[in-house]
Amino acid sequence: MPLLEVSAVAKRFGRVVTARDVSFDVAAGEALGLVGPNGAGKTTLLDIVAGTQRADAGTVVLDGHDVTRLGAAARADRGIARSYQVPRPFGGLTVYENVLVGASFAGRRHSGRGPARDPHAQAWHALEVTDMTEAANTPSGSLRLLDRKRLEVARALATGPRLLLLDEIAGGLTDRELPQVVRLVRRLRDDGVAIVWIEHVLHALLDVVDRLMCLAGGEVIAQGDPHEVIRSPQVIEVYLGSTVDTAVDPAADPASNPASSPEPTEGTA
Ligand SMILES: Nc1ncnc2c1ncn2[C@@H]1O[C@H](COP(=O)(O)OP(=O)(O)OP(=O)(O)O)[C@@H](O)[C@H]1O
Repeated sequence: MPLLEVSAVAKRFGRVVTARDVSFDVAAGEALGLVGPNGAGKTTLLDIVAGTQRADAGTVVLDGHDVTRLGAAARADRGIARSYQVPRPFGGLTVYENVLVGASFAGRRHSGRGPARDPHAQAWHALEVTDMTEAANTPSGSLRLLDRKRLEVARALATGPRLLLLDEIAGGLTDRELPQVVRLVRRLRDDGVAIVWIEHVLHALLDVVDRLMCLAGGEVIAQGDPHEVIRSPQVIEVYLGSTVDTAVDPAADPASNPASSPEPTEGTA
């Protein structure tokens, strides 16, 4: 049984259709990549899974339980966590304090799922996994972008998720920083956390994900083996254009390859 099953989800904002009959699933410990042109409906789909947006139709099932009518907090209770495209830590708090906030909420909620967790231990574990222990006492408002992205993941991780939804955590990073994010996501997946990762930096995504899904105009136009999906004529036509050959080659010049560049700069999408 898949951990997450999304079936026939539909969503529109006025005339804009952001999801039309969208169905997919994610197995426990599996990483699914989510790509598509700007405005395809990727972030809205994560919102619908996380419960911060309500679908107009369709169902979201987690671990066999229908969570469609549950709000975001109740879904977080059941193990769904997400990171946001634009990290917004509590700037006046240190890195550790930020992570502790997430861990404390989770500590309260996890009573129904195994032994109670110590929020401090949980927060420290999240910092270790994200390689942020040395920055524990740094005010989060003074972090560079890479560390803000890691903190965003650490805050989500501190809630002890079974399913982690990542929204463009590689966007805006340098070529030297990208491998660190790739290693982090791979480690989370290898630790057994299921992942849905929206990302425009294709070569980073393809280094990690087990399957890939492409959305366009709110519809799933391809899903399956990542390398088959990016070679699908429809995906090339609506998303990759003529960049497909270099999009999968990390050595390719990002300046000549929009699909492998951190396309939307922070705060613009
Ligand atoms: N709360 C909202 N109210 C009205 N329209 C919205 C809302 N949220 C999203 N939209 C619209 O829905 C469409 C899909 O947006 P969404 O952010 O899901 O796309 P995306 O695929 O994540 O895009 P990007 O790659 O640029 O982040 C866009 O046209 C967007 O303007």
